[in-house]
Amino acid sequence: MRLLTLSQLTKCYDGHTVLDAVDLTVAAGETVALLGHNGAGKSTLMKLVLGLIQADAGSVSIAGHGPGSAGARAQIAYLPENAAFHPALTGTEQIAHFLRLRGLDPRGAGALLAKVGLKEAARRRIGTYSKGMRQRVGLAQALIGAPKLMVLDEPTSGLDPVSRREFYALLADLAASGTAVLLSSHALTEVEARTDRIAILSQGKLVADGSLAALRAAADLPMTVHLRAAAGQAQALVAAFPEGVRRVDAGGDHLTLNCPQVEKFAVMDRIRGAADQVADFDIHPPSLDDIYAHISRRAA
Ligand SMILES: Nc1ncnc2c1ncn2[C@@H]1O[C@H](COP(=O)(O)OP(=O)(O)OP(=O)(O)O)[C@@H](O)[C@H]1O
Repeated sequence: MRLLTLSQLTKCYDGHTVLDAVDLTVAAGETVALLGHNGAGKSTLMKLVLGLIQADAGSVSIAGHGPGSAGARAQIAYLPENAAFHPALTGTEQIAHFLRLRGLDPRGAGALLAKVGLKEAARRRIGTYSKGMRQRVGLAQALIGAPKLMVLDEPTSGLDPVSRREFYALLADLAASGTAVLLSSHALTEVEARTDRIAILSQGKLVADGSLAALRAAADLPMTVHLRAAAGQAQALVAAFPEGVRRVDAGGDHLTLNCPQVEKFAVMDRIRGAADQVADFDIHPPSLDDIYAHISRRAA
């Protein structure tokens, strides 16, 4: 079931189009990463979804409800990049306060904080929390009312690698229970393995939308193969891969090859043929960084 549908969504500021006829959907249980350079239109898109600003053309549907309507607000939760909380309140007091504002039982705060891994710290003042812990308070707040769609603006910016991994594990649990997640990020490598689909905005236009595998296939970028020569075999190894064909770098006992996708079996055969000269080799498929740079360059 589609929880978010954007159709031809367009927004202009001062005669300048910052979002240009964007079509995008997010289904129940799906996690979609929205990528784009500074000023690409990510926050504008999220503000339109939240109903904070009005579109100039096109539409937003949140499970059939218009953005900002009571029906949409009941389904959607938002976590801003830097959620701010009162430092003097404990985690429990802060979440209980938000629960009361939503007309819900404040005794639910403990369960929400436990869900985001803050059970032990729940009675401590938020002023003593690390950034990662404050981000978890934000997630606990976003979970109030069991939203069906979560909109997260750069949720892991400033978090250390372990906190990032834990945050994505929480998102994976939410997605497994059917929540749709739309998140923006600049950290390409971290969304690479943790999202179902990647949507790329460039100058307000949606220039890519698909799984990493689909984007990788469409970009058709070469793989990189690093070879290490066996002892005394450096020259023979370099000679086995003529310059100008696939070799892009040779230095000392190392050799780097560019391997177009269509040639990967042929290159593997060739490496096997040179097995006596090779001590070891690694294959690197194009990363999301490579694919993103390629798609952005093409769009520009
Ligand atoms: N209220 C506004 N008035 C005029 N221009 C605006 C307004 N809000 C955003 N813009 C412009 O719209 C464009 C898109 O901005 P937006 O904040 O959506 O980008 P973003 O992709 O979220 O960028 P970042 O990654 O830096 O947060 C930018 O050129 C920005 O200057």
